[in-house]
Amino acid sequence: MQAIISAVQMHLADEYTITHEPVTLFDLMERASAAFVKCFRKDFDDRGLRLAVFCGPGNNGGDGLAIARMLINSGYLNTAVYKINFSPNQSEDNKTNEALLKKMHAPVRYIYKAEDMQFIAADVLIDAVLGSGLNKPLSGEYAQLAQKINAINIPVYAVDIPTGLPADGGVDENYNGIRAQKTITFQRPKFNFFLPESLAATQEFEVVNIGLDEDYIQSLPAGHYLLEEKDIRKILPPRKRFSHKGTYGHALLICGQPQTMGAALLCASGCIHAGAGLVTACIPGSGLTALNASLPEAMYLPRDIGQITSTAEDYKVVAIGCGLDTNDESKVLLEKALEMQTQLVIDADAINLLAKDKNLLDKLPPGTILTPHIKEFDRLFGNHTSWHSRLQTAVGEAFSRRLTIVLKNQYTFICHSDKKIYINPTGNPAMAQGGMGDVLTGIIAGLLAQKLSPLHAAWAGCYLHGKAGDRLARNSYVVKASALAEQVAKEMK
Ligand SMILES: NC(=O)C1=CN([C@@H]2O[C@H](COP(=O)(O)OP(=O)(O)OC[C@H]3O[C@@H](n4cnc5c(N)ncnc54)[C@H](OP(=O)(O)O)[C@@H]3O)[C@@H](O)[C@H]2O)[C@@H](O)CC1
Ligand SMILES: Nc1ncnc2c1ncn2[C@@H]1O[C@H](COP(=O)(O)OP(=O)(O)O)[C@@H](O)[C@H]1O
Repeated sequence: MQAIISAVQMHLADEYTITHEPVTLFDLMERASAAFVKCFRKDFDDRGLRLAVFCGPGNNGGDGLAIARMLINSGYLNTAVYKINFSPNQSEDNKTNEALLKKMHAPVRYIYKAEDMQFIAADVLIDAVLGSGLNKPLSGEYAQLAQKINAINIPVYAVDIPTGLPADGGVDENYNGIRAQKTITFQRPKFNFFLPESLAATQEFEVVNIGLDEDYIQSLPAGHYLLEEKDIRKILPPRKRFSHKGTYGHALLICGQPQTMGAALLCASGCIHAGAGLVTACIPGSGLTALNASLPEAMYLPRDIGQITSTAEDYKVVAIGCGLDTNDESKVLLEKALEMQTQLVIDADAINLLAKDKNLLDKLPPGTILTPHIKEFDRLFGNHTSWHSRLQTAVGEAFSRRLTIVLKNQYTFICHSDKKIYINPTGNPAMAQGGMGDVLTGIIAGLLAQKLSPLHAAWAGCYLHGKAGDRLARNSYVVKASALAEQVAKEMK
């Protein structure tokens, strides 16, 4: 998995690479700029395009000047350079790149005040005003410049980070920086890119490698990690010779109401397709025919509290909550589940029940997995006005209660008792349809039944769920939760 390092740590990685390899900061800037240009050319092949490159005073601006030189050298002859001179500061490599550009007799226009900026005749704008060196919120001339650039109705491509967006620490809800269509970022995505609020700053981002020392980056103490396929390959349990259904564990799913039986069926389907040896659905009797018809592999347990308790030791995992409702009977079921002293996955209405009665929250056994979406999370732990603060709460609660909290979203954040946040990169908007979370709960339960640890089950569950969705979305506008559950077994293979 990739360590998502802070802006400060990225500067350390620059320094480390410069000290341990025969490269200078100028060389790194050349690499970064060449990587940007290569990526940019994939999107804009037409050499006749009019490009406007806005360059600030630091190394981000230095990149911009080098990018302009490289674009001109590769045939983009209608490239205009705008040098932002709001302060007398200029980094050394910025000066070097400015001199190189002037040597080519490329026209450089200087902007001393935002109001100096006249009509820009360009098809694409490249934002290299401020990057990871942002050290305070934008104000004054820079804020005005951002406003003026945002008013031009052309695509903006940002170098490393859009001007005004901090790399980490959350995004201001009144973001006043440059709004990019795309950001081409160096070596690592910045943590803030994973927060929904960053959409105001960049519609999308692409990471390009600039050859910084990877071993050093991975050795840095990071609080955030991005999951990769190789992490999941390592932890999936192999189907061994001479194994049998007992080898792969028994999952009990306490889910569903007559009017939300689909949630229980989808959860059971996720669990079966993720490889649990045995799956028992504890559902209302009115769902039995549907269960037998749609998932003949699953067994049925009546909603009888006495029976659930007597068979508790048989289950490797109990998942509770999908389509359960928050009525009194559901609360009794949750209380029973909490007494069972087995691995628990708590979703949907079971989370809402915890929110209604905080005494139950205090009874969660260590190692429990909670799978809230944003509203369920806020009901349980209080309202949050930003994702940054919500994640801080999630990390704190996961640590103090020894839980794994799977906070679902476009990028799902897995907050674990080790105080780290693991980010799942898979999944897509075609998955935004009811029932998708029920399938995820079933998959995670299925992996726990196969003896994965809670953290590994959360990693693999989220990754495979999103991967299956990505595969199906290639040929389909929308992905049905039931189809995704079936696809999971194929992704695991
Ligand atoms: N490893 C990598 O990833 C590599 C990264 N590289 C590139 O370096 C970039 C980082 O460069 P950087 O450190 O020079 O900072 P940068 O963003 O240019 O800004 C510095 C200037 O901004 C100013 N300033 C800051 N905030 C301000 C504000 N709110 N309002 C007004 N002014 C503000 C600040 O002024 P100060 O406040 O210090 O007086 C200073 O003058 C990075 O994003 C990437 O593009 C590659 O070249 C090499 C490898
Ligand atoms: N735009 C999206 N990108 C990636 N994943 C998504 C997107 N929309 C939904 N999902 C995934 O679908 C699931 C939805 O969960 P949830 O809201 O609990 O659904 P439900 O309650 O209907 O079962 C989560 O795992 C979420 O990550």
